Amino acid sequence: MRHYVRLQVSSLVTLCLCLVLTSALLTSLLTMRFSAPLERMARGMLLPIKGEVTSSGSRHDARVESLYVEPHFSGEFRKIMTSQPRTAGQEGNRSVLIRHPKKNDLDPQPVKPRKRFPHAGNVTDEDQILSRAPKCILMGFAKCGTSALLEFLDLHPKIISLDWEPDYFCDRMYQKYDLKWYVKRMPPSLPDQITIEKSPCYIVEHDAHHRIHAFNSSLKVLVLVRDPVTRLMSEHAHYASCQRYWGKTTQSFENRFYNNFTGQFKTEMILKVGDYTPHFQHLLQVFPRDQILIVDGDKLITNPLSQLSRIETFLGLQHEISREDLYFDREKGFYCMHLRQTGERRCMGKSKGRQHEQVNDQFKKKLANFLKPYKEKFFELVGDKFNWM
Ligand SMILES: Nc1ncnc2c1ncn2[C@@H]1O[C@H](COP(=O)(O)OS(=O)(=O)O)[C@@H](OP(=O)(O)O)[C@H]1O
Repeated sequence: MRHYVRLQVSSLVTLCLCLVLTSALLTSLLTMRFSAPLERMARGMLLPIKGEVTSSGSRHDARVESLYVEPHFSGEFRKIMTSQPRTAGQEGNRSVLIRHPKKNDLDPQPVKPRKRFPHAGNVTDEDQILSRAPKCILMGFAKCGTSALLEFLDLHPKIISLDWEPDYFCDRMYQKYDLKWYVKRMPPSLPDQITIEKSPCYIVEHDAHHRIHAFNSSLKVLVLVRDPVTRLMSEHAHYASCQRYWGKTTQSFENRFYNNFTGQFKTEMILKVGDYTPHFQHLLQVFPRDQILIVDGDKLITNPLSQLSRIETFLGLQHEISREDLYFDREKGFYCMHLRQTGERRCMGKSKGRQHEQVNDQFKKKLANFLKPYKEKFFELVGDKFNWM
């Protein structure tokens, strides 16, 4: 009897081994089919792909124009597209969906009549008012003053800014919509005006860098940075206000970012956006340095004109935004706009310039010390120092 049981067990083990070996063989055959040529052909190159490849996760099936294989790509070519958002630190071992403009993809598009055109007074030929592809993009960082910057830039007669965040080049949107869809979403403009849009997800989703470059390799890129401590406080104020909106209790700033039990900062939460270096480093691999302008978000608060003037020069525009266009609003505690055309005064909405939680100075200093090596690395990378804590 014992001999019979032993026989049964050993044949079961043999069967399992056979199954494992067969599946390993099949996997390696499939992997060879995809990864070997890809790896051999192109590390860090755009690969033209023939034919239609569809994604099961997206609403509309998309055509894959090319695949970018990260320089450190190794292993199998698992998915052509994924609906998971990818951020810094998740690179490698994957491919990226990239759309290249073809034929009339980027042509100006007719505007829906209900859309407001802010510079209508100067227009002689109505047919010239069209939605045009942006020539400049503000890529982030979130909570550094991106909305205020775009609204201030809109004061320039040659700049037309989009007043919402399309997030187009980020996974969430890019897999669903084509380039024509994107251009159609842009605000009405005239041929000699520069359309600008901002979406803070672009800087932290590195795939967006490649997609934006494929969309327009001569595009001008703005990146807004701010003292990472105040940026984090702003992010926390945003979180707290959302939680309150849903009637949920909120964690304090300290508890959210510091683990009292281990005596350690919650590194990933703080550095995800707050360490600017990996994001900027990746951007530099894609865009030439002279197409990128780093804007100082702290100066944007204290002396907005200093930053607006740098941007005007960067975009090759005349210096049109002046002291008369901006004023410091005591009640708001921030600079607001004085609209020349209507004489109206306008500040940013309630969600911009929120009250921050009172955080004791000692904790702020501790956080600043924790961030110090990351800040220094960033200063070294950009060859500039900012007046941060
Ligand atoms: N002029 C002016 N008016 C109001 N707010 C101003 C201005 N300039 C810069 N800021 C700062 O912008 C912070 C919000 O940043 P963002 O617009 O980038 O936030 S978001 O990522 O789009 O949610 C916002 O953060 P909070 O103070 O935490 O609300 C402001 O500090």
